[in-house]
Amino acid sequence: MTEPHASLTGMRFSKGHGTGNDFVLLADPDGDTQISPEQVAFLCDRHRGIGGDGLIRAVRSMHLPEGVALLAGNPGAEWFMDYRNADGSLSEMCGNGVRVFVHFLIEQGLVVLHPGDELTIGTRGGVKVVARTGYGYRVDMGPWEFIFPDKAAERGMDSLVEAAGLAVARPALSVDMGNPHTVVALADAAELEGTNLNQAPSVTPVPPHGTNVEFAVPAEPLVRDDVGHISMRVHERGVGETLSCGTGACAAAATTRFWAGADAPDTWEVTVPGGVVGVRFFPGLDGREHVELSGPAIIVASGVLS
Ligand SMILES: N[C@@H](CCC[C@H](N)C(=O)O)C(=O)O
Repeated sequence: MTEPHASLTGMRFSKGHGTGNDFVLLADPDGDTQISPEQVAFLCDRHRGIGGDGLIRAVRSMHLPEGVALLAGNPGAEWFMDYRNADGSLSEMCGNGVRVFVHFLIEQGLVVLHPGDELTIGTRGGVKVVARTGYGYRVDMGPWEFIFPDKAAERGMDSLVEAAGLAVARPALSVDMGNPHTVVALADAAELEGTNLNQAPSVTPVPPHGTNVEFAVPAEPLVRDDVGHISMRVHERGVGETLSCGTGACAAAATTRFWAGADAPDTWEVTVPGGVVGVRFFPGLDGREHVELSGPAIIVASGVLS
């Protein structure tokens, strides 16, 4: 039997993370490397591979059919973030990943980006504009929307979530951030701590393409100096519990702000087990409300697959 990594021998990789959400990164500028789901799962395996919540391949958009389609409307999106979850499945978008992806492009000498400069990136969840800041990166994640808008408007919830450690099913609200999320509000830190995310939560009804599930606790008080504060844990589709999820933090801030009503602020700080990310809602040039995600990006190691 051929080992899943056999055809990857000699390939250079890097390992990076954003607030503890970690990725194996491969540079494949000309789209020469086809990676199977089994190879992704092997590379992301924490015991037998390099280990990561996902794998990111940096490829020029012109070498992927999805990228070519994006380039028609966005000729500046030269680079495409080909994102896979640790189990080998595709995801449309990764908020922590897109910051680490841009940092990787810079480290590899594939782009030059000074603090204050912006770079347009192609993803399966659409084009994202990433700006380098003094501290890390700020990403225009585009508009957010409810997955079941009628139920959200009528009842403020659209599904029930059951999770180990929670005695009863909880109401939840599902948000599309390019990828799907279902957000549950918990009462306090003890409840958040007591939720067992080693087992996948069950969501009814589950959004059409599956979902990532966020458990969010509003701070007491919720708003300080016009900034909303929440703590969150996440069970990611295709991965399991992770230390952070950027799109999940955006979804948790969007739902908490919706539940809090008209006076809720536009700026949020979301604390996850791996750190803190910033979320801001602002009017986009397309007339829709956009979400901005900010946080760090770190490359910790580089090597060659043996
Ligand atoms: N951790 C990511 C999201 C990664 C993809 C997710 N598991 C999915 O399947 O949608 C983030 O930072 O957004």
